[in-house]
Amino acid sequence: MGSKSDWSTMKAAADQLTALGVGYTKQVISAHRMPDEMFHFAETARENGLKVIIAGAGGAAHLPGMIAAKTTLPVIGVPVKTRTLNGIDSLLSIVQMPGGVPVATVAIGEAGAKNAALLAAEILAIEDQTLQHALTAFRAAQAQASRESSDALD
Ligand SMILES: Nc1c(C(=O)O)ncn1[C@@H]1O[C@H](COP(=O)(O)O)[C@@H](O)[C@H]1O
Repeated sequence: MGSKSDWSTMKAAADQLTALGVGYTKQVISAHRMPDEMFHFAETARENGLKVIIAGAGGAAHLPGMIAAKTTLPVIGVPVKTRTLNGIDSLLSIVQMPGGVPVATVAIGEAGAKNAALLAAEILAIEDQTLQHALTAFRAAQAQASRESSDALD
């Protein structure tokens, strides 16, 4: 994430990965404030064993796109909600990548962060049957919770 201030949003991704049993590392790394470290992070991500990168940033959110520019690992961008423009700035900065350098962009805020984790898990589950089962169980539990919430309507 671009700043520690993004953590309250990005924690939703971390919590979802933990719930699915997916290992991850988390760190603050900013394309704007730490450009050299950001380049090094992205260039060495694959050799360091990373498989998918979830990058959350707000405002002029160049971090996901710049990471994507320096690695061919899949990058999922999370637009963090901003006080001034409600995260529309983050969303447009992340989603409008030029052809050739994809960033899979999710929705603004915590729901987007949670979906980024689920999408990362789905990518990893292509070759991981245990994770496939965890995702199937997650969907079944989610459906059951929705059914029960419907039963509780009066
Ligand atoms: N968008 C970026 C980048 C980047 O894209 O490199 N680095 C920091 N930021 C964002 O600036 C916002 C405010 O950061 P501060 O709260 O630290 O001032 C955060 O949402 C962060 O993601």
